[in-house]
Amino acid sequence: MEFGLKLLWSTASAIGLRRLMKMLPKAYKATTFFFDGVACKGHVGLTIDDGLCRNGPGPSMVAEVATLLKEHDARCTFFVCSEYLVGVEAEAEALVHEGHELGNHMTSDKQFYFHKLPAGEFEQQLRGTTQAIEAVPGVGRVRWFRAPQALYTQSMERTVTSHGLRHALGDCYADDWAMEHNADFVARTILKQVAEGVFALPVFSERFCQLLCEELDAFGRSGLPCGQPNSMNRHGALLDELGLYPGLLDPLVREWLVPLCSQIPAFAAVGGGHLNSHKSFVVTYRIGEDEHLTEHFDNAEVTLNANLGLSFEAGELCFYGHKDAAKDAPSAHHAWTAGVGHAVLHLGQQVHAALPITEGERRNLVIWMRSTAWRRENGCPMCGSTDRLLEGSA
Ligand SMILES: O=C(O)CCC(=O)C(=O)O
Ligand SMILES: [Fe+2]
Repeated sequence: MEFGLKLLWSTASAIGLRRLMKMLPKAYKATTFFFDGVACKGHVGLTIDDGLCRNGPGPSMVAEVATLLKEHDARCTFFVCSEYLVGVEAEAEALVHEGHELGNHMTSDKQFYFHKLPAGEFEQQLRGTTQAIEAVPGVGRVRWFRAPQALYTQSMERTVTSHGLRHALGDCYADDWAMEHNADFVARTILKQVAEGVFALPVFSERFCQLLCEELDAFGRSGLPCGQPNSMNRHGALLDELGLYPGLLDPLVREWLVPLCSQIPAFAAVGGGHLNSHKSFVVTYRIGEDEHLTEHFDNAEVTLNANLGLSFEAGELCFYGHKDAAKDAPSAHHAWTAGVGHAVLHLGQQVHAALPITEGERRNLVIWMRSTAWRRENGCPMCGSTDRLLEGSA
């Protein structure tokens, strides 16, 4: 069995789990993969399925796993089956207390079962599992669902979404449970799939996005002169022309994004704690106008790119690695499935491109953040100059 599994996971790793899943039925379109979330080089999002202990409290190794996670200062999402929670509720509570998270993985690890259930029965078991997990003190609201054996139908998707849950699958997977003496193989297989990527995070509320879009429409109708957002995008708006720097973007950068960037090593290394100026604009993509954006890097140390939530198809962002070592094929990509107000935060020097939209209109708010201190040392990313730098004022 071990040989078969190794072959399977080596092949799946080479193709990429995300690509395999996206070839499957439509339901997977609404699936969140790890690289849609935290995905910077050196960061792995850890999930453990079929918890907490499928063989009952007797042989439970939850305490050992918790100790190991603590040793590495790691947090994990346990995808829990409600039947396997029985008898280990105290351990579950302790895990939550230590910062781990519990997700919904249905009632038990029945093989090839849940995707065949009639919708009503599936819903009942889904709800029962959420209730059992939420009964653990400290859990709050369960946010994530993972389909058993990753078998997910459109009918399941409708129910899962109506319960306010999001479907999550990993970009990496290894049958560690079947490869007891092969920790090296498991680590290698997983690490092979960890690409340098981006951080994804919710930033703006739906209401804010709607109001900003209304403001942009009104500005468009006003006939006031309107500059091109940057040298590449022809359509959109420069947000200082709308007067949005002092009350909105300056404080957003200064009070929220700079402190965040100072805490994330990849951004702190490029002056993330000293970002003192920004250029903020909206890019607009419509069929027949700008439909895509070719590979480039930004005149920025760190870029925030938030989706303002209009309706469109495709238009994913692809990342090709740092400008000095960029590859021809993307190493990570970000679909905008997380929805209105969600953003990616990435290194300005990551080469990236926006794939064509195939219908609708995409509007994104982009903030290019710069650090004069970093540029004095390292040069402007566009021209290499270390002098002739203007002081910023964010
Ligand atoms: O269209 C996008 O989401 C990407 C925009 C972008 O990369 C930029 O304006 O620098
Ligand atoms: Fe860009």
